[in-house]
Amino acid sequence: MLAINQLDINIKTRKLLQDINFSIQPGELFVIIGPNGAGKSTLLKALTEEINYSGEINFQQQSIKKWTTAKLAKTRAKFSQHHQQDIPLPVNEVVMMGRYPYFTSKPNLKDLKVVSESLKLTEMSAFKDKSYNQLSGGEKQRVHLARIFAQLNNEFQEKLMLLDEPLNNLDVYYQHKVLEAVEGFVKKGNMAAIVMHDLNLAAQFADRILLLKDGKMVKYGNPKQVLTSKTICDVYDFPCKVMSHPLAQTPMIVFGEEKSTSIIQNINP
Ligand SMILES: Nc1ncnc2c1ncn2[C@@H]1O[C@H](COP(=O)(O)OP(=O)(O)OP(=O)(O)O)[C@@H](O)[C@H]1O
Repeated sequence: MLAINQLDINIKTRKLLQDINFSIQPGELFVIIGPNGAGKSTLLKALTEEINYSGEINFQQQSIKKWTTAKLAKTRAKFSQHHQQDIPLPVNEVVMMGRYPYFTSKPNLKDLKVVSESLKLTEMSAFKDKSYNQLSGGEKQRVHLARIFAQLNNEFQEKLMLLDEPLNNLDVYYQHKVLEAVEGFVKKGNMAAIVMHDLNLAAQFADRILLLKDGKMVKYGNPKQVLTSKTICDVYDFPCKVMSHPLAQTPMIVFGEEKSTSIIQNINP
């Protein structure tokens, strides 16, 4: 389990996060949503200790500060929103970076097998020998996701995958493929926390959602509890309607206002 208690992040006089409390259970796909500047990436940075915080972060019943770097490298992995754009290596070697915690000089057979499986998972096998720098934005993104899956492919339990906007640049097919792959990962008793802007994908895939605004928790619960018309319209300051998804029966958010008939008639006389 991952348990966050009274987390605060201040930079100089600015409060980036205030009194954040939540937990992620093994088997749970957790989604963090909120408008631009809400503090979503900052929260993930706290979970990887890239930023100073006060409060408690307990991972598997132990303060994350007590974990060794070596064990964390095999138990927790993060996909960052801004990954390195220029890497003069073939795709399979970029994915092999995820296996660096597992070998010293030369990858063993298991590492090679894991890289191949991870490339398959993100449907990048056909690109394995291609130069990373020649890939499209979405393809590069899938290489880094394969790297994260490779990093956490081991016998440890209750692993934590942190993904900061992993769906940017991906078309609808790969958005669903990636979320299904993460779902497969958590179903094995692991945990994932994903920052995303697409509320409808959050509604379809999240077990629980944390909605942040201005560094504070607005709502925390299952998609039906969090994604109500009033909350979403207020937090995003935009008109919306929440309906039931006709196929998935999850909340479906439609943004915009009803156009009056006269306007529609003027457009299509
Ligand atoms: N190192 C920093 N120093 C000062 N302010 C910061 C720092 N890092 C982030 N901030 C500010 O904290 C706020 C939250 O930033 P954060 O990147 O966490 O937002 P976000 O919810 O991920 O936004 P987005 O949806 O735009 O990616 C922003 O107003 C940002 O300008």
